[in-house]
Amino acid sequence: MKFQAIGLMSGTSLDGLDICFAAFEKQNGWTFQILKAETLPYPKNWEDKLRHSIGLSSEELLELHSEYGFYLAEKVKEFIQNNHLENIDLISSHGHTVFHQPQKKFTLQIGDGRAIKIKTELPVIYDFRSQDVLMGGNGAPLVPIGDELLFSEYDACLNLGGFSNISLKQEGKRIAFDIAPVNIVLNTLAQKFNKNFDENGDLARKGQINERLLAKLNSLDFYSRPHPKSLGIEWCNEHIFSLFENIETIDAMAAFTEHAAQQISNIINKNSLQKVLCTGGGTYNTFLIEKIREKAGLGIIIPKNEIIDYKEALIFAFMGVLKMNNEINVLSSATGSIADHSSGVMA
Ligand SMILES: Nc1ncnc2c1ncn2[C@@H]1O[C@H](COP(=O)(O)OP(=O)(O)OP(=O)(O)O)[C@@H](O)[C@H]1O
Ligand SMILES: CC(=O)N[C@H]1[C@@H]2OC[C@@H](O2)[C@@H](O)[C@@H]1O[C@H](C)C(=O)O
Repeated sequence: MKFQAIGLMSGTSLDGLDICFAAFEKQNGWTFQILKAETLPYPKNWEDKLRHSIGLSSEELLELHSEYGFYLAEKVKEFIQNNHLENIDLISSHGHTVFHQPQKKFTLQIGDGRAIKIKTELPVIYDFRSQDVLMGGNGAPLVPIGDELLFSEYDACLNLGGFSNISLKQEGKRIAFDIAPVNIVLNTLAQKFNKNFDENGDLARKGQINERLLAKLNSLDFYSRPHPKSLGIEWCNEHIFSLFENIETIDAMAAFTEHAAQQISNIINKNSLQKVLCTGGGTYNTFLIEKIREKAGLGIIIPKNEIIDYKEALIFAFMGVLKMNNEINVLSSATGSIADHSSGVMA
C-alpha cells in the first residue's frame, strides 16, 4: 500500500510554516521517504496576527480561522506548483494552536481545512486534537504514533520545539509528554535583543545563571506531575514570564537554558535512555545541546537536517494517511484519552 501526502505544520515558535511532501509505504511495517520539504518563514504581518490571536474577539478569531485557512491554501498551492508535485493523495494540516485547555475539554487550531480543500481540490485532513480532548486526553503530544511506526529503532524521540516533548517505550507501551517550554520562552527573551531566537544559544552562553530564578523554575508544580501532561502558552503566561522581572535578560536566558537542559536530562537519566533521537529547531541551539549531553551522557543522536526540521510535518502527513486508511493515528498511552483512535476531520 502506497500513499503520497503533504503535511503542514504551523509550529508554536511562529518562525514559519513547515511543509513536507512524503511517500509512505506499508509492507510489513510502514516506511517513509521525504520527497520535498520547505519552511516558509511568516511575513511579519502574519507572525503578528498569529501571535496576537489569543486576544481576539470571537468574531475576529473566526475571521482569522478562515483567512489563515486561505493563507495555508495559497502556500501549499505554491509549494505544489513550484516543485511540480504530482500524485498527491492528501494534505494533512495541523493549523495554528490558539487555545489549548484540555482540562476544560477544548483546544483550537485555526486555519480552516475546508479553505485548503476549496483552493487545492485535494482531500484535506485537519483538526487533529479536538477529538482527543473530548475523549479525556491532553490532545498532545500526537507525534508518538509516528515515533512508534516510523522511528522505532530509537529508545526515545525528543523534540526541542516551542516546548520540548519526548516519547519513549515503557513496559511495552509508548508514553509521551511535554517536558518543559524551550523556544517559546527563549524566543521571547531574544526579542529584547531584536533577535527572533538565540542563535546557537550564544546569548544565553554570555549570561550568568541566576540561581534563585533557576530554583523557582525547577520548583514549578508541572515538573513533579505524572504523565500524561502537556503545556500551552497560557501556562507560560501564568507561571514563567513574571519570574523574569528585575532580572537581566541575558541572565534569564542563561538560567532558562540551564533549566530546560536540567528538566530534559532528568527525564533521559530517570528512564536510562541510550539512543535518543533529537529533532526540532532547538537541536541547533548548541549551548542547550552541550548542556543536555553534559548531564545525560552521549546518547543524544542528531540526525540529518531534513529530519531535525521536518519530522513533525512528516508525521502530520503520516497521521493524515493513517486517517484516510482508517487506522489508529492517536495513541491514548501518549495523550491519556480513553482509547486509541483515528482523529482528524476530512474536508
Ligand atoms: N541556530 C539556532 N540556534 C538556536 N535556536 C534555533 C536555531 N535554529 C532554530 N532555532 C529555534 O528553533 C525554533 C524553530 O523550531 P521548530 O520549527 O522545531 O519550532 P516549532 O515548529 O514551533 O515547534 P513545535 O511545534 O514543536 O513547538 C526557532 O524559533 C528557534 O527558537
Ligand atoms: C497544543 C499544541 O499545539 N501542542 C504542540 C506544542 O508544540 C510542541 C508540544 O507543544 C506538543 O505538545 C504539540 O505538538 C506536537 C507536534 C505533538 O502534538 O506531538
